[in-house]
Amino acid sequence: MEGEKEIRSRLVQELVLNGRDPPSCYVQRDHDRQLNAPPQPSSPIPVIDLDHLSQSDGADEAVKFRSALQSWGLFLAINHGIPGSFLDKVLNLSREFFHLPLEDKQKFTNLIDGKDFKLEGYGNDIVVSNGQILDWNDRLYLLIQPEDQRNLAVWPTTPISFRDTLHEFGKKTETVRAQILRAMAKVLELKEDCFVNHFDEKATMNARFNYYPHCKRPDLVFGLKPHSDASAMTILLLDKEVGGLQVHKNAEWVDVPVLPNSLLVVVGDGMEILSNGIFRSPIHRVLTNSDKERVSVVMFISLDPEKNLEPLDELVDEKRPRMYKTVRTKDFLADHYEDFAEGKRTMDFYKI
Ligand SMILES: O=C(O)CCC(=O)C(=O)O
Ligand SMILES: [Fe+2]
Repeated sequence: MEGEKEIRSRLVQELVLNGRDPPSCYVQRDHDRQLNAPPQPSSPIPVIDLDHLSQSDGADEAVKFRSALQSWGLFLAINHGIPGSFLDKVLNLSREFFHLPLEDKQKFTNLIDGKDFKLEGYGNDIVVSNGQILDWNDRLYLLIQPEDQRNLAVWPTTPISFRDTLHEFGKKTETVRAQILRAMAKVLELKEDCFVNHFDEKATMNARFNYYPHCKRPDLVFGLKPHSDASAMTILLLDKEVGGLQVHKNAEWVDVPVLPNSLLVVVGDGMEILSNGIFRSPIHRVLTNSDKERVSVVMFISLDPEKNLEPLDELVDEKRPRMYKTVRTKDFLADHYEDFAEGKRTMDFYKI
């Protein structure tokens, strides 16, 4: 029999191959689960046409966009300029990577000497405490920007086009990022470049390739436990067939539908702070599927780690006093990795 420690160090994919029920370190405590209440789609997840939004007749779209950012903190973006065939390629490469034999993937491990976690690489959750409940998810985490800080030692070389495609996806995501940041400034009646200017050449972009193997007991585990993203903004490419992502709104868990060729844009904690709480960083989670695996490719966009995260002066006044303390981006992100593992929200420590 394997001990708890060995099981914790296994990849989820290996556990599935064993065909067993999820080990106890993956089983959520009852009160954390809330899986029984079926999600009530009180209103559909907003869909925003980014092309229309940037046109001179895009006023209606801008109203929808602002409301999506304020009330949901996320939206599905269509007409974002990245061809569907390219998005398919990214999803397929990701799936191909996770389907490689374990020893091939382990070359890119996120463990140092087989035990200490680092952020980048292939593996599973950072374990910070003994009682930590793990997520039913293996992932590959890579820094894409700034380019000169890439650690190519953990960038897969199989499939052969992995690196080039990821580089290209980073470039394309950068264009979408700028488009959205400009539109955000516009709907807040700020100077068009005021958010874009915060994302200089030292701003970071990290990719997280998520792999959720099927799970015999989806009622017991989370693919990803409830959390908000510590980034300023997250741009997600979701599985084209299998859903599982839910967002918490008005005390309900609402399914994010599968919408092929769209990108999901999520407001991160960083943008909630910059916008002095006008835009909302939503709590979301991922459920697993009893017979289907699921992949997602997630791009986390953050400020220069040395820059301070604080509400924009233009968004603080008597009617809307400052809602968050100042924190260095780097410190906020470091806290997040620990807090996430323990199911806490870093954001709550910075509210005034
Ligand atoms: O896989 C998904 O749908 C969501 C992933 C996510 O929320 C994350 O990686 O932060
Ligand atoms: Fe997330």
